[in-house]
Amino acid sequence: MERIMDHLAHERSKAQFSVEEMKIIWAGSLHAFQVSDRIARLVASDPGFRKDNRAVLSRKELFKSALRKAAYVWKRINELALSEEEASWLRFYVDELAYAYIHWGMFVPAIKGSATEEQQQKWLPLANNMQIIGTYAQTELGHGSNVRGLETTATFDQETDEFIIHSPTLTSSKWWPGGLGKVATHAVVYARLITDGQDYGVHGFLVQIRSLDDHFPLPGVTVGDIGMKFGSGAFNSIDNGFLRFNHVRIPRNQMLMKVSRVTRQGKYVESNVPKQLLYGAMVYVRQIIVADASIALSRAVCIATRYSAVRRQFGPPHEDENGKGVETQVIDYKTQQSRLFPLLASAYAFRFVGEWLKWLYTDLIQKLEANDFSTLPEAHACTAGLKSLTTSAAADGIKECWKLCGGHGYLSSSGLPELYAAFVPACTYEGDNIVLLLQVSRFLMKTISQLQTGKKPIGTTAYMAHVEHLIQCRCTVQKAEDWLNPSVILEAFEARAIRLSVACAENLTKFATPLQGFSELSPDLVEAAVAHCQLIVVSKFIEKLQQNIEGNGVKQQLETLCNIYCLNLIHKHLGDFLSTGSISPKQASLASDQLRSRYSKLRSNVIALVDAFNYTDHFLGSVLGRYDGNVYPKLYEEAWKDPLNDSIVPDGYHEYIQPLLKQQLQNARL
Ligand SMILES: CCCCC/C=C\C/C=C\C/C=C\C/C=C\C/C=C\CCC(=O)SCCNC(=O)CCNC(=O)[C@H](O)C(C)(C)COP(=O)(O)OP(=O)(O)OC[C@H]1O[C@@H](n2cnc3c(N)ncnc32)[C@H](O)[C@@H]1OP(=O)(O)O
Ligand SMILES: Cc1cc2nc3c(=O)[nH]c(=O)nc-3n(C[C@H](O)[C@H](O)[C@H](O)COP(=O)(O)OP(=O)(O)OC[C@H]3O[C@@H](n4cnc5c(N)ncnc54)[C@H](O)[C@@H]3O)c2cc1C
Repeated sequence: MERIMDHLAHERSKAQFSVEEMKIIWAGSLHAFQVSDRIARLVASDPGFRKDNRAVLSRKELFKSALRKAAYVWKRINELALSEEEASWLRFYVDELAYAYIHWGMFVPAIKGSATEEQQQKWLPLANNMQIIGTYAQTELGHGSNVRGLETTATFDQETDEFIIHSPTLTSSKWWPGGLGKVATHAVVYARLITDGQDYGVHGFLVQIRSLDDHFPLPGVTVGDIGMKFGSGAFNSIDNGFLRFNHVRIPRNQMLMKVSRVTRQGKYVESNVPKQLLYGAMVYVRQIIVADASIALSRAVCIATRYSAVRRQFGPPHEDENGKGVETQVIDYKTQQSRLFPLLASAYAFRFVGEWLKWLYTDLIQKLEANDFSTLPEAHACTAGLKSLTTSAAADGIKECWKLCGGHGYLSSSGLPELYAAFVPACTYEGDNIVLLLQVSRFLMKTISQLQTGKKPIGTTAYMAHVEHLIQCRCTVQKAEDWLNPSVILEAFEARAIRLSVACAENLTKFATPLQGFSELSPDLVEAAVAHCQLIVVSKFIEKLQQNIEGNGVKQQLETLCNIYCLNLIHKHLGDFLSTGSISPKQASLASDQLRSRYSKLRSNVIALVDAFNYTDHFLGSVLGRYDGNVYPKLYEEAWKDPLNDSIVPDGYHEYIQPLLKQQLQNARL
């Protein structure tokens, strides 16, 4: 036991940088670090937030436990008079999916984004004080991605000055909204607005669905839970629900009227605000999900890295620091490094691009408030594309971390199966990842067509202004070290991205209609979108390194991580880089050489690099990822805690095992 604990201490002693300074870089600022650290410890030390028994709870127990925790969170927020920032950290570290995620994450933002000032003054205090609990009811049984295809209707009745909300078909039933099944009292419902016999398309409406007195559904409302979801624990603590309306009436002023409104006379009036602002809550949540992807991936990487340093398999026997013969740490196998280290690098890359995206979103909101809508298309493309890229990579990465831990990774107590089950739907919710990439490609094709009109591309597409150069430039790498030059890397990624996009744009012209072209070429368009989004992540990582980064050795570690992130992408997408002529086969081989050498350079720092995430053992929820590395005794302890081990002879023995054994013995004797 002693020896295992020593392993991680020894690993930590080898770090070539200041972990404390890296913690601040990871958190974003000293202030963010201090607040998150304080709240993480507060949660970890409070038995009310225990979560180690989730895997063995039944659905009903799990749901009730999540309700209890959500109520307790609210109590602690008020008792401690936490600020909004502290309260968000508290919800985050409690790490239990419940209705509050949708209430704070979607219901409140939808009101802020789509309601008029007057409507906000009425509804926000109620929501902020939890006098009402809200959900975001957009998706239907028949349509999720195709928002324009939603079927729920909101028909204006001029006589009573009301909207009649109705579900005309089974497929128009709302399906999936979190917190809807059993908890929410109100919902922002997306429905087709019909007035004067005309259909004006999908709009948002604030609808009360349950009584505030006895919690029963209001007349005309049918509501319930959609059933168990993938994995034990994970999303089963939350009541994703269905909802049907039978001519439910709401006052006219409960239509969210920032984008457009209906007058007392039933006239539909558009404002000067673009209709896409109706989708504003989705843009908001997508940028949060990018930050969430870096957290989910870094959690898995932290577990897999610590365990890989503790775990030993095969010889040749090495001597440990006490001169004893020991097997090889699995982290020293090059195959383990080539699977794990790029994931560690990706966690940092996603952290920084998430930070940038938050800035982009804040900037967008400031511009919108000043009636400047110019950056909305880019913000939509960036949030959609980066949400897609980072969640797909994080979900795959978590699964890889589980395999990196061998058999023990499959145990619930490793924390990895539940982390995977809880995160993988991020590839679908808030926009299916392929559908979102197609949105990015549409934006890219538009940008390319505008180049011919002389319109200067801005922001993340600014590189397209250099299309002539990027289409014909040749990569200058001659030796492996040349791949450490950020401008060489950047140009290779820009060349690959623009060449894929331009090829798509050229091929699109060969079809009878753009629609047909988009349909036929959609796999190529998705690849072009991925290349563009990877370029954004690469360029934001490189930009981060150009900032003033303090702390002993911190910048050097980040440079190594950045090199690994970029070179591994080249390695994985070699087909793209070679087929577009962005690099040559010889340069590809030099990139692989450099990548291998970066792994060796990073090796002694990896434990410290995952320590810099500053995750408590409570938050990690993993025996394999424990800070002290004391894995085996704790695994043994956990095994004993399983309810099956409550009795020596299991339930069912007398009914099913004993008679069987007896019968077989008798048969044998005959
Ligand atoms: C403490 C706080 C915690 C907060 C936590 C909150 C969240 C999660 C955070 C962490 C995760 C942890 C737990 C998660 C818990 C629960 C899960 C959370 C949320 C899930 C909720 C949902 O899933 S809500 C439902 C989401 N649905 C979708 O995303 C549907 C996807 N489809 C679409 O977005 C669109 O329909 C479309 C983009 C595919 C539209 O296609 P199309 O019909 O072709 O386009 P139009 O509608 O005609 O658009 C025309 C025009 O507008 C542009 N556009 C489209 N969308 C937007 C937009 N959002 N913003 C700006 N512009 C947009 C589009 O590109 C077109 O432009 P052009 O004409 O110029 O080409
Ligand atoms: C855990 C979870 C929580 C959720 N929470 C909420 C919530 O709170 N509120 C809410 O309103 N919704 C919620 N949703 C619903 C979610 O937003 C939708 O599931 C999502 O938008 C995808 O839509 P869909 O299910 O209709 O998939 P579909 O669009 O049916 O996708 C099925 C397949 O078709 C493909 N596809 C679809 N359209 C195209 C296209 N144009 N081109 C190429 N391929 C295409 C997709 O890539 C996918 O492979 C939640 C979903 C989950 C899983």
